Amino acid sequence: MSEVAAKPIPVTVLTGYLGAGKTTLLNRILSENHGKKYAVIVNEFGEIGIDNDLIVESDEEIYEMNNGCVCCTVRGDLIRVVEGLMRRPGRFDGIIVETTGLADPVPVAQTFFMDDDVRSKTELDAVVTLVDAKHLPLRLKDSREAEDQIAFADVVVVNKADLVSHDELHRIEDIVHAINPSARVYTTTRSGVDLAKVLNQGAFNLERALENDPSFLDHDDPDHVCGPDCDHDHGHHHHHDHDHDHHGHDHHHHDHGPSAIHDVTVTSISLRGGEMNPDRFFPWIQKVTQTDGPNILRLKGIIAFNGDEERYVVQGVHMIIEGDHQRPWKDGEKRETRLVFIGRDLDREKLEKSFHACEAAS
Ligand SMILES: Nc1nc2c(ncn2[C@@H]2O[C@H](COP(=O)(O)OP(=O)(O)OP(=O)(O)O)[C@@H](O)[C@H]2O)c(=O)[nH]1
Repeated sequence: MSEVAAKPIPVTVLTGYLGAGKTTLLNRILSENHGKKYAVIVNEFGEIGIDNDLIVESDEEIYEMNNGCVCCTVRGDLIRVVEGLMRRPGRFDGIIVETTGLADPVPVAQTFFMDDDVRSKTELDAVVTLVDAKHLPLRLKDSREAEDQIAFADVVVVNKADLVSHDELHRIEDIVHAINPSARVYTTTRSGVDLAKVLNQGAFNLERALENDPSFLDHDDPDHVCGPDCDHDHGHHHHHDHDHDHHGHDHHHHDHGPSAIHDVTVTSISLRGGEMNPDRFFPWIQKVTQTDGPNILRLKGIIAFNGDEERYVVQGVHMIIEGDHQRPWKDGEKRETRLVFIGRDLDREKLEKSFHACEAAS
């Protein structure tokens, strides 16, 4: 095939706080029959990769970005992955970047304007923000990211409509409009928004981004202080006067000055174990979510139950928890249990001990 002047490939940035429904939407994009092919880039928060396991198996290519700070490692990763994709013209109709629930979407969006090569071959199509209707009021109290994600969106999907009353839902829509009057807002359950309203929107508005943050296109942020082990190019800026958080992530040892850290209270605890006894595991996880629920922003796990031929997935946001079989264990696949808690003031030792007490062999 002869080379045709390549049209820039549209990029959709999928953002939204922990547990809002990003992966649910991504799975719909990957499963629905729309005849388009997307490359998916995911960036997750947590020590052991679980998100990748929660994405439906599909022909699509999925790339995982490094954990951690978007301004440093992740931006480099993102540029590398996108450049790699661009070397294969005609292969993809679009790129979808799913950010961690704790990320400020601005540095991710900026990436598509900073690197000349990336800028010439891609086009930021829209920043799509998922909102958990049930937990938004709580989020706006304890997390600047949640507000930033809405403020910066071109499209807002108010999800989990099933968990709130009509009146509450209207109130949430009003709040979203107040934070971002120009976004297109849709209300859904299970991220069931019409994909035609999310993809190929041509909606990213650079002028509005610059209104939000006059330095959006600047390559240097004098306020940003990275630790000695960070080798990023300082091409990073924020549209608000606070800085992004580094999540207190266990594997991320940057020592940003106090001004650079927003929410170090959020940490993740990863548990890994063998096969579980369901009669011990279910009462345990119920109890944990009932007692520690207010502090558990998110939990996700893949559970190997003793004698069960299928993988079992548990997911939670605060006190709401659900679980289901996902798929049979594959031949040769290690039957282990992995569970990640993301939250505040979590007692690692207690969680670890009580988790291992649920193991079938214990
Ligand atoms: N009741 C209800 N649950 C939902 C809805 N949408 C998603 N969920 C559930 O909420 C949980 C989180 O959904 P995800 O799609 O994984 O959320 P996410 O934004 O990708 O989560 P992170 O990647 O951890 O930030 C899962 O258990 C979903 O099944 C909804 O509309 N209503």
